[in-house]
Amino acid sequence: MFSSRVHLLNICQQKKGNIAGFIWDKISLSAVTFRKMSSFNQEFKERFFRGAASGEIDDVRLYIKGNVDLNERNERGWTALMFAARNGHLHVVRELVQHGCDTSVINSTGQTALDIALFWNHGDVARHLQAGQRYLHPDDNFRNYFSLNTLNRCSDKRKDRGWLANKINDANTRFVVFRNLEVLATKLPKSSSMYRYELGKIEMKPIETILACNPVTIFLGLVQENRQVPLTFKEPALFAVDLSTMSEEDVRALSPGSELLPGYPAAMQLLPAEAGIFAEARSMLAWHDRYQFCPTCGSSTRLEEGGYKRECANLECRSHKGVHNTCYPRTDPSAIMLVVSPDDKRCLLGRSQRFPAKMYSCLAGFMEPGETLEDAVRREVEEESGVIVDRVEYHSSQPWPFPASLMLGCIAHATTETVKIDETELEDARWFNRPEVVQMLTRQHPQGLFVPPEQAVAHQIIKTWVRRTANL
Ligand SMILES: NC(=O)C1=CN([C@@H]2O[C@H](COP(=O)(O)OP(=O)(O)OC[C@H]3O[C@@H](n4cnc5c(N)ncnc54)[C@H](OP(=O)(O)O)[C@@H]3O)[C@@H](O)[C@H]2O)C=CC1
Ligand SMILES: [Mg+2]
Ligand SMILES: [Mg+2]
Ligand SMILES: [Mg+2]
Ligand SMILES: [Zn+2]
Repeated sequence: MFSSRVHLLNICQQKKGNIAGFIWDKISLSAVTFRKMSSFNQEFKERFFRGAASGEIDDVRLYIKGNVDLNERNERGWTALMFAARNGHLHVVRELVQHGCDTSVINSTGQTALDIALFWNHGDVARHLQAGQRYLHPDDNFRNYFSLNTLNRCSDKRKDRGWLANKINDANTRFVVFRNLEVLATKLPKSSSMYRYELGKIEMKPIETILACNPVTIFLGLVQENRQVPLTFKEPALFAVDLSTMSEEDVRALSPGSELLPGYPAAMQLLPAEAGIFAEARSMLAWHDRYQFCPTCGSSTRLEEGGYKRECANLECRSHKGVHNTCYPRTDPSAIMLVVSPDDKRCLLGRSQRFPAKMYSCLAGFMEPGETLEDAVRREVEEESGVIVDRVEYHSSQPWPFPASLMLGCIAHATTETVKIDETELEDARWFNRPEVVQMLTRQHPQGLFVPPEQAVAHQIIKTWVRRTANL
């Protein structure tokens, strides 16, 4: 134990002089706290943290085998992964990530293990952590929940009725089943994380008779795990089907042990890798449910192009001429923005009456026709809080399938600070400083205030702001 301390101290001194001392203090401090908490578990944990910090893989493995929470933090919010990242122990980082350690956890000054590795110039560790980020895709764009979709939508195949009919009858095809916009899902056997369900994917046979009655059926796409490998079009297809005419019991019986997950927030327990498929399917079914008549002439419409079009039955209808965008599924772009103060030290968070008690979030609002995203951000912020914004930075987007929003996440730089809320929309909006926001992100705020969970783009924008000026 002593030798690992010396080893660590040496590394610290070699690397960054005084700042290293500061980090070392943090480690010593946690050791003191551990001693106070006398139990065997605390000692065990101490070995885990020290093993990670000094690169002693056997201590780390012992802890992993103990089947305990690998994301355990010390009183400063440091995890074993952060200690390993701090000292560049790639072999430990690899082992921890491989065993499901959460790379997105932040410590009490707002840093992730990746931030720490980047700051201390451990490029190999940083690259490994970047690849392991929960929602980060290899294309390097930030990926939010509801956006990871491994299907190839094959939009060019939607017009080919024969091909679609063959695919529906193909033995490899599976159906994602909905009833009143609730999705059939199966609980995972090992469900220690907040992602506890996978989509129930049903074969054609048990729903053959009901499919013959033409329920709304959407071609979601072909399963294409690797985008680098060209499609053969023989890949398994996934369809969504609306079984609202069946009883709840009958739908659940299609997959023993399954449940029907209502929309928000229950559906946010789906595996992130499947949440994008759910988003595509739910938004499409919600559109068919609400748009059964032609908005131009009021005639009935029929489903076309694998569900991606509703065509008016009246051949004289204007919707058949020129730009007939009324026939296509609806998406409502909404701006969602973290407003930061002119000195970048505080951010503006608000709460609407419909939020859970004590939750604060980014301001948000629907875009209007003929408006840029930047102007929508400025307008909504001024309407809801009276604060004036000039520069707007784009962060990332998120499909929000309740029923069909596309959230466009931004960071908005304010030039004024006086807040005057629009009471019809917000109950409160105020400036929070960075340490308080970190407490809200990590659910350690003294008044119990918190921000939306990691599945919400609001959480990710807030985390980005907290991380990028973290106090390292
Ligand atoms: N604030 C947050 O943290 C988050 C917000 N969101 C989503 O952001 C979206 C926009 O936020 P919100 O604050 O509600 O928007 P706004 O600030 O634009 O205000 C909402 C009001 O505008 C009206 N409205 C104007 N255009 C539309 C449209 N195209 N569709 C629906 N309503 C419209 C509605 O009136 P009425 O319905 O009364 O007729 C609604 O009550 C919502 O989908 C919300 O769920 C998502 C994640 C987080
Ligand atoms: Mg709003
Ligand atoms: Mg508004
Ligand atoms: Mg609005
Ligand atoms: Zn029409």
